[in-house]
Amino acid sequence: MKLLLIGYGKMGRTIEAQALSRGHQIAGIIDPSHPDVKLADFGSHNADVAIEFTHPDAAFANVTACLRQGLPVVCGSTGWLHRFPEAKALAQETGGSLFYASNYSVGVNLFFHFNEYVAAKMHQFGGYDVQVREIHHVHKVDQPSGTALTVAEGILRHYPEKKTWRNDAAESPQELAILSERSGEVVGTHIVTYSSSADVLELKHEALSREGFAHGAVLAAEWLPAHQGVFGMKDLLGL
Ligand SMILES: NC(=O)C1=CN([C@@H]2O[C@H](COP(=O)(O)OP(=O)(O)OC[C@H]3O[C@@H](n4cnc5c(N)ncnc54)[C@H](OP(=O)(O)O)[C@@H]3O)[C@@H](O)[C@H]2O)C=CC1
Ligand SMILES: O=C(O)C1=N[C@H](C(=O)O)C[C@H](O)C1
Repeated sequence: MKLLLIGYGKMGRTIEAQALSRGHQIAGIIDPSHPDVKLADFGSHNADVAIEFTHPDAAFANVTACLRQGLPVVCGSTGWLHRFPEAKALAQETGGSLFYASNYSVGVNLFFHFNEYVAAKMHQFGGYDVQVREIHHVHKVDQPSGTALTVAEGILRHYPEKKTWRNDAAESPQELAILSERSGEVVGTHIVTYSSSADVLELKHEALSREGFAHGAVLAAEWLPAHQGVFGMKDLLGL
């Protein structure tokens, strides 16, 4: 397949290596480091799918440009989901293909799945409070992480007394705490802690490199062109 890379930073470069190792071609690279290459010049005539990992402030414009240009787009940028409903509506209006995941790692998506099961059971049997903690490298611009927000949504679905999340210690039982730490070059660690007066149960995912994210993004790019609509990892993995 011919893949258009939008964003050529830590993720774009890791995805390029992964894509080449799976026999794909790079149709182009859209990034400030390649100023002569323009997203407007790409469409279904010269690329099969775009993979977008840029910045919270850039993702919406890139995704919507791809949809308008008839290019299926796999997006991994976090921190822009307040605009996701508009992107979704455009995908439906244009008959396009959009894939989004806050985290493309297969392991993290299993973690989301198991965490929802645990949240439902913990709430059913009672007595357990819950909090989320995420640790990332110091270069990360958004907080909390997109992954922590997906974890939090999964918990809030099963803890109806919690009305919202708070990116700090909870100030009331109605809030789910998401604690964020920035440290060195930590790739991405997420921990969910369920605690009662008697015991503590923790679920933890620790990314050791960006390979898992890149692998999932390339799998999504291989899958997406044959599907019209808006999709996520549950569709790809059958979860
Ligand atoms: N869903 C997932 O599985 C994962 C998601 N992410 C998310 O992906 C995003 C990128 O992460 P990462 O690669 O680590 O970040 P980097 O900062 O390493 O790379 C981002 C790249 O995008 C470039 N860029 C900025 N604006 C634009 C634009 N308008 N068009 C094209 N390129 C642009 C940046 O250029 P410049 O530096 O010059 O601004 C930079 O080269 C983040 O939102 C991160 O949270 C990260 C890992 C996994
Ligand atoms: O910025 C990162 O690095 C990461 N971002 C994603 C997120 O915000 O959840 C995924 C992963 O944790 C790495």
